[in-house]
Amino acid sequence: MNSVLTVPVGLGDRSYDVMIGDGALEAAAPRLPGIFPRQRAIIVTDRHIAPLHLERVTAVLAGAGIACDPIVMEPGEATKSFAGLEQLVDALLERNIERSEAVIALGGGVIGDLTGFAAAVTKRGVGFVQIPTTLLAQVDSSVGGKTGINTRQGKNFAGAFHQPRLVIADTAFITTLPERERRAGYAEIIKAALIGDATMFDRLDAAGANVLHGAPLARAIADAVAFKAHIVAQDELEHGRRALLNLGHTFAHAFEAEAPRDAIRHGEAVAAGIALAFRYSVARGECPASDADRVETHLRTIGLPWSAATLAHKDWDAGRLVARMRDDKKNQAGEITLILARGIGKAWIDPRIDAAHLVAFLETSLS
Ligand SMILES: NC(=O)c1ccc[n+]([C@@H]2O[C@H](COP(=O)([O-])OP(=O)(O)OC[C@H]3O[C@@H](n4cnc5c(N)ncnc54)[C@H](O)[C@@H]3O)[C@@H](O)[C@H]2O)c1
Ligand SMILES: O=C(O)C(=O)C[C@@H](O)[C@H](O)[C@H](O)COP(=O)(O)O
Ligand SMILES: [Zn+2]
Repeated sequence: MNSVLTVPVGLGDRSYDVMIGDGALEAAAPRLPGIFPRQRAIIVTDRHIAPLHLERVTAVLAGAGIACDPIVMEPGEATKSFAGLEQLVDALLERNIERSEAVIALGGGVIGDLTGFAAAVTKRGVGFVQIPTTLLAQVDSSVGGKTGINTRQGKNFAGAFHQPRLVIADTAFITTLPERERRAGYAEIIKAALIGDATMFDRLDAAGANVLHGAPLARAIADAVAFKAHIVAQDELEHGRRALLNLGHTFAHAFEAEAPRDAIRHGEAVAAGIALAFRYSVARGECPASDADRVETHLRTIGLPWSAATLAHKDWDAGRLVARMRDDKKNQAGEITLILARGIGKAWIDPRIDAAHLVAFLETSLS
């Protein structure tokens, strides 16, 4: 077993650890009997992940005296839906899950968000454990307790805050991840640096494309998780500061809602959204253009979109995108909230965005 790092998420009696590294699964084994009192674990995963990783997880749990009962969902955003929720809650109830039990989410953000939400509502709340298998899920979605599904109206429009009991971010899982998914996950790492850690950005930028693998990636995963854990511990329910973690997401969720399903990855939309947040900050005279240039150059080096025009889907309409942003969950008093930047590592929250000005900005930025 290689070295495994533990990052605590301090939330009083709902505190938990994020165990990170190659071999985190085996390192977590002694903790598992305390989480699965009926010596069984219902594991929710998807059809891509099951043949790759379910056998290893089942073997480690068996070694801890826990029998596995898998539920295999279809991969893709369509599963993160009311239909997916109904299918999963039904499957949990058919297995007579008790409140004393926990269910395992073995997968990316789709499986984690859906399983966490199903755990939050089934019998008014059963426990859950996150075993994230994508880079995005390891650095972001498995930590912090935001769970939910997409609705017709937009991304994550039905959900609950429900914290996991344990997060096992075993980096061995991501060795089977397609490169496109790896790059998409990296967008949430660079997001952390751009929000509040300029030194981290310098380190990632210096590594260039090498940051996607090996030791630079291991360090980046740990840094991103620690950054997120710190913010979540300060503002679990997003009354204030946690909204910073939404840098790029007001644009991203509008892109995701407007594009055909699964045409763009969440992380790709976030990358383009971050670049736009920096450009909009420059347009308002609040951020040095050289910082926005650095962000775009870094995203290009990684092979991520660095503008709306470099996303895989290109048919955007500024008015429709801003109409989507008018429904964003962060908004207050009918005004759009955006996360902007005064520079690299200096994100801030503006709750009073002029929608007409934003439409005009986007009209010049979409091509
Ligand atoms: N809750 C949060 O805080 C939070 C944070 C960020 C993103 N999200 C949500 O997460 C979702 C995106 O998650 P994602 O990027 O992980 O996508 P995903 O869950 O759709 O997984 C991407 C693809 O990779 C496959 N896959 C997963 N692990 C694999 C592995 N180890 N090897 C090979 N293939 C594997 C999946 O089957 C899927 O096809 C979005 O719905 C987004 O809104 C939530
Ligand atoms: O944990 C958070 O807080 C985040 O905002 C993390 C985001 O990367 C993630 O995409 C999250 O699901 C967005 O949440 P939402 O509240 O904007 O739907
Ligand atoms: Zn995100």
